[in-house]
Amino acid sequence: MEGALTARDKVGVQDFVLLDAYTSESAFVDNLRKRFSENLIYTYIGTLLVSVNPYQELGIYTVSQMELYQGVNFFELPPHVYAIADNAYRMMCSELNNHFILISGESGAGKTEASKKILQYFAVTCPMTQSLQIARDRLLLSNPVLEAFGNARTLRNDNSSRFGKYMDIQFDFQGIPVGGHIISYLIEKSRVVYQNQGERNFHIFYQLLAGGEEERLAYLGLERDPQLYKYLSQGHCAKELSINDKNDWKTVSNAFSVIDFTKADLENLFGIIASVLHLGNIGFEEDDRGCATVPDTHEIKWIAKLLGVHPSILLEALTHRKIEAKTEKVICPLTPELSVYARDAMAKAVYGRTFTWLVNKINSSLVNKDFTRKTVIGLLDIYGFEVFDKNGFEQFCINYCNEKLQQLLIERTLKAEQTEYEMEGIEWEPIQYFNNKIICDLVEERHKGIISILDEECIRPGPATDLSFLEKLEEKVGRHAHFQTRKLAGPKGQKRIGWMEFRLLHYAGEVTYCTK
Ligand SMILES: Nc1ncnc2c1ncn2[C@@H]1O[C@H](COP(=O)(O)OP(=O)(O)OP(=O)(O)O)[C@@H](O)[C@H]1O
Repeated sequence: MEGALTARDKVGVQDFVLLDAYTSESAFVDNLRKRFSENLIYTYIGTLLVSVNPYQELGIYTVSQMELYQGVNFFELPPHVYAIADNAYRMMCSELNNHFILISGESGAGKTEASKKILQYFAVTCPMTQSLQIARDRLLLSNPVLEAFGNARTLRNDNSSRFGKYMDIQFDFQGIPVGGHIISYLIEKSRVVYQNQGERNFHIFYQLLAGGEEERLAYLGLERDPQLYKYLSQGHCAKELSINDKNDWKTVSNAFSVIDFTKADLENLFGIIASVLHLGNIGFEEDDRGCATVPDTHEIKWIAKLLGVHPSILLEALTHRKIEAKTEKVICPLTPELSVYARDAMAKAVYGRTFTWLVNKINSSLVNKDFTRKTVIGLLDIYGFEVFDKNGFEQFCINYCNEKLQQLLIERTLKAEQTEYEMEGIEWEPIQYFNNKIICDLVEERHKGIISILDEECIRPGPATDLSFLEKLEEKVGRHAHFQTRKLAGPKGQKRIGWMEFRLLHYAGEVTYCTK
């Protein structure tokens, strides 16, 4: 095996299992750095692959590279994401059972790219019949569509996934890919109505404006300039040089035609997308009773047309709320402030449901109608750990999800491996590692964790506020080693935490969350 490797591939160790100082973090990072400086971005830890984002084309994803890895024993060739894909595929075929590839890492680490490389590997190397090429193309082309609606520019990544994705690729008994299924998790709806400085809304809005045909835009009542839309311009980077919205629109339009979307589907879909942009531009004023009014109903008319609702019903929904008590219904006017809230809530709900519809629609085009037994390779590509200047509920959920994935890794590798050694009576030096279960418990424990406390605050009678939630946290989890607030931090730590914030010491670093 050694003889087959070129000198370049032998830089450092290509499997961390061979590292002498295996408990030293600096030795680990040194090895990664040494290899990275030679453009070797992959290193194994046994059958786990560590990947460092090169942010440049390295020419390592060619068809000849794919062929090189095809059917070759895992450790015979230098570490590569193709070896992971090939190994899962061969094991699935020989054992006739399901396999899963879990991709995890911080935002921008390269998870989505890795999952696309794996899909491409299967598309090129798996046996294929002509009739099944359609299933393969649909599987591949569902990606640009999902990315257009579910990805956005953040400060960490120009193409950051703002939803989690689990994809099953189904294979028949001959190992031919015959279908697929996608599950999406928690699309970041808040982005539809608000973006931090330097960030954008979901790509599709900008793509539609930049690339959409003149007649389509006219039908939707839209102008080309994204700066004209409040929901697109808050991050002050609607036009971003590194992103070519016009080209991406072409890719997405082409993908739509392959994955079975009819003209009517697309007309409805973009009608809804346009209605969200119009919603964002509705302004409210206060009448002399303090109630919200809409002085300019231009946008209302467009939304009503695009969503197929009556303008007066839409207007009432945005400026009033309905209270239903047993048999009675009372309609109360809203203040302008609450109307803004209602408008944004509607935009988020409309977008969130459209995304769910889109995933379902893609799934129906990927479904394999033949009911013979299939095995699957599952791919989990989920939003990575994130920390921004301002972190809200979304970051809290995303980082909690990453804590859970870290738990899975600990359970499946460190713990399972050492239990096996113990069972088989193998002598080894136990490895100390930080078990982040304590942080998962802090978030999720029933009746005691942060989610339960938030839940209770939301449903209890009486005035619950962001502050009362924070105070409850201080009271109930204030003594936890991984929890801090300004009050609890004492004079030294006070400056770094705001009065409405709490901080969690995650396995991957500290994050300060705003309770607002
Ligand atoms: N293997 C690679 N080779 C070259 N460039 C890469 C590679 N992996 C990632 N990149 C670059 O890094 C960018 C970010 O990667 P990617 O979108 O996969 O990150 P991510 O981990 O999925 O992030 P998020 O959690 O924000 O979705 C890509 O758009 C691409 O430019």
